[in-house]
Amino acid sequence: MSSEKRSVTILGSTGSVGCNTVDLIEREPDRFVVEALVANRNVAKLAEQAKLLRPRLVVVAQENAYLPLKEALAGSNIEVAAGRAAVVEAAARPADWVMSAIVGAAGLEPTLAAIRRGAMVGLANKETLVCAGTLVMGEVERHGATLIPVDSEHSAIFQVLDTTQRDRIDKIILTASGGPFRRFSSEQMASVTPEQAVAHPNWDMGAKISVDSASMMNKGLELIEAYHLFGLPEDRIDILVHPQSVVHSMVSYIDGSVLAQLGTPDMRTPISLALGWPKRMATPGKRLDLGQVGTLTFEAPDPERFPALRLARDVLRKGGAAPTILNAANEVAVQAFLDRKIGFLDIVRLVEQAVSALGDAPLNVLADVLACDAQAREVARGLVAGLSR
Ligand SMILES: NC(=O)C1=CN([C@@H]2O[C@H](COP(=O)(O)OP(=O)(O)OC[C@H]3O[C@@H](n4cnc5c(N)ncnc54)[C@H](OP(=O)(O)O)[C@@H]3O)[C@@H](O)[C@H]2O)C=CC1
Ligand SMILES: CC(=O)[C@@H](O)[C@H](O)COP(=O)(O)O
Ligand SMILES: [Mn+2]
Repeated sequence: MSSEKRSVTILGSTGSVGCNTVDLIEREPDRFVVEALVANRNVAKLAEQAKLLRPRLVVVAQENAYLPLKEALAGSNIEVAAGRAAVVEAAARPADWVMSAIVGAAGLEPTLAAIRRGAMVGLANKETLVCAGTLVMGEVERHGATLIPVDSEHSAIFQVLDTTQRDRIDKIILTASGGPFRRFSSEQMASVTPEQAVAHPNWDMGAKISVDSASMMNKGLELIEAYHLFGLPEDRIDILVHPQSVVHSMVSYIDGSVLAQLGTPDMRTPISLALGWPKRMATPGKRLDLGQVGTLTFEAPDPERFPALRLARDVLRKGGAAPTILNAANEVAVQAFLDRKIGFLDIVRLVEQAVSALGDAPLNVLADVLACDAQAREVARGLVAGLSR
């Protein structure tokens, strides 16, 4: 880059993380230049962002969104493209920094494309590490890419984990809000609606991650994400329910010190840490006032009511294909729940059945991961069909 501005590409710019990233970039026009904006099909939002940020390229994954997008940007010199290959090509174009904020395993290939050209990547898309963590971390190493966690818990750990004293770390403690059903019995959870499940008590997020938070599968995915990012074994990553979402996670050291990162629940803080890396950026929004918060509480999670926690630990111990299957089956099950085809408790049941049905064979290359992901989706769709009959 000859310019002093940081060039950025946003994968998933129209989503919750994407819009927060756009918000931060818009506030510092002298600091950033936008290379590409990528979405699935939300033409209206993407065109609005493009008019604001003037990227070189905008991409929609859905081919039938191409013409409406082209029309919405008629008269501008912004390049427009569509299709899955165009999404991956956008990530491969030279940009100093890439936000990986596509939801689900659909984010894997574009994120890998950015990593393989040695980019600095802000990683919100946890599914990338759940479905292909070993492969992805190997590529980060091989290509000298920089991976900066954006998931709030992992950003917290990134900020308080002293890499010069790795052998002095006792454990990582991931905090969990407990979601909207923290106090629900299993009987009550059996009849909850998608509207109740997406109503997260503290965070305003996309539908998929909101349902994951409600089932606590989100914390299971985050356990696997933390394992790959920080290299600690599963039994040294604890999960602690903290309903206020103020302490974003902690690292405990062998001398008894516990270091935590705190803040109001606003994704612009972890996004800004990655966007400005290695320098912190000023962010808008409410500052944390502990006097006003008053009480911070913590409690042990309940694996009986939230079996996703046990299941995620099981698949992490199994390794190989197991986490890939868990992730793919969960994506199918969450969508089926949102479409009212299955009940809330069926989500984790169905994921467990898919994991048992498919085993844990090793996955060595991307093609193995993609084949396993496709097979798990097929199995999960069959299970959904069985339940919705
Ligand atoms: N929301 C949050 O606060 C947090 C999110 N995360 C993680 O970040 C990721 C994004 O979450 P969130 O922003 O909530 O999700 P949203 O559902 O709000 O947004 C998803 C984004 O991905 C795009 N997209 C979906 N499928 C494709 C595809 N096949 N190709 C290209 N783009 C696609 C969507 O485009 P379109 O709008 O056109 O459909 C949208 O821009 C997830 O992995 C989530 O787990 C992690 C921590 C916090
Ligand atoms: C903002 C963020 O990082 C989410 O992953 C959030 O942590 C979800 O909250 P839960 O703790 O309820 O899963
Ligand atoms: Mn999180």
